[in-house]
Amino acid sequence: MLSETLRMYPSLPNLIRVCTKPYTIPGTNVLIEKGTPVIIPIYAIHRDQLYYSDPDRFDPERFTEYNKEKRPAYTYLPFGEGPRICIGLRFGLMQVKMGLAILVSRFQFDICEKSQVPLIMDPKKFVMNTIGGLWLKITPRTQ
Ligand code: HEM
Repeated sequence: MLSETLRMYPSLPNLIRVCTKPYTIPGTNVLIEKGTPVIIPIYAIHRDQLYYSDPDRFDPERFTEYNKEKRPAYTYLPFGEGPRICIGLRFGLMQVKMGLAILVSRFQFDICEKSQVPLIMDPKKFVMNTIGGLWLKITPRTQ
């Protein structure tokens, strides 16, 4: 569930790198020169039909071991990749799971008339966010 959530809503929609040596994109004559900033569009890759069929559908089954193995490398980047991958990856996942477990054990979450379905993401934000907020009806559980 969490993996699919981070696919559809990666915290960082883009990664930025700077090219350290001249590189020609294989199969093309496109040369990226040393010093060129390169934007890696995580959000767009995660919503690419080529890697995720029906990409706007929430489907945790995409992350079974079998389905994960079928996808090429670098098509799932919620924590980045390579030497600068997020150092808090495991800690972050644990925090989210702990936080969610505590919240759903104490509160019930429902959509309400102000909830946006589907969510409209703000393309101008550096960190992923919705336009108009994230509204839910939250009711404390009695037991
Ligand atoms: C679900 C939670 C989190 C997400 C989605 C997330 C995502 C990311 C992403 C996308 C990057 C950029 C990686 C790259 O450039 O390839 C990053 C870097 C980083 N993250 Fe996280 N992060 C999370 C939690 C945390 C936590 C809990 C910590 C610290 C306790 C942390 C510390 C860092 C640091 C220090 C970097 C920079 C690493 C570097 O440049 O070498 N992150 N994170």
